[in-house]
Amino acid sequence: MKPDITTRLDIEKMVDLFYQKVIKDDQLNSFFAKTNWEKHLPKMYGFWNNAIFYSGGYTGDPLAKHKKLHEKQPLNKRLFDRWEELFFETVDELFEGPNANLAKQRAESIAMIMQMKIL
Ligand code: HEM
Repeated sequence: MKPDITTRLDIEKMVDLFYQKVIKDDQLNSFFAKTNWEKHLPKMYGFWNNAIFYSGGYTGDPLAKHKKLHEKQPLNKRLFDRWEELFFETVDELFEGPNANLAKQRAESIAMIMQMKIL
């Protein structure tokens, strides 16, 4: 039995492993070629901490950011599917339980909204 996501440290573990997968992925890695990881990772810890524990601490606008990204380097359904596949794989590799399920649900619904509004 794997543990559930219960602390911010668990979130950090999840985000770190997810981006390790993303940067090795042929379809997704080019989007992150210029990413400043020292800034991006803490931002994502805040985002997921807020999405799962309603902690506050993230005040960005992911929809606007991905809209801009899409104008520079087009996104499509296949890329979103791959993103989701790697995210689910990451969560399942590390955790199981209600918060692990919530993380996957939140990812799925945000990805769906992004695709509806951006593509
Ligand atoms: C095809 C799918 C996706 C791609 C290629 C993608 C790519 C990116 C890139 C390139 C950035 C900017 C990184 C930087 O600062 O250099 C970013 C930021 C971010 N992404 Fe995504 N993303 C995808 C889907 C998603 C989804 C589904 C979510 C949420 C569930 C998400 C959440 C975020 C957040 C919260 C940020 C930070 C935005 C900010 O600056 O406040 N992304 N993404």
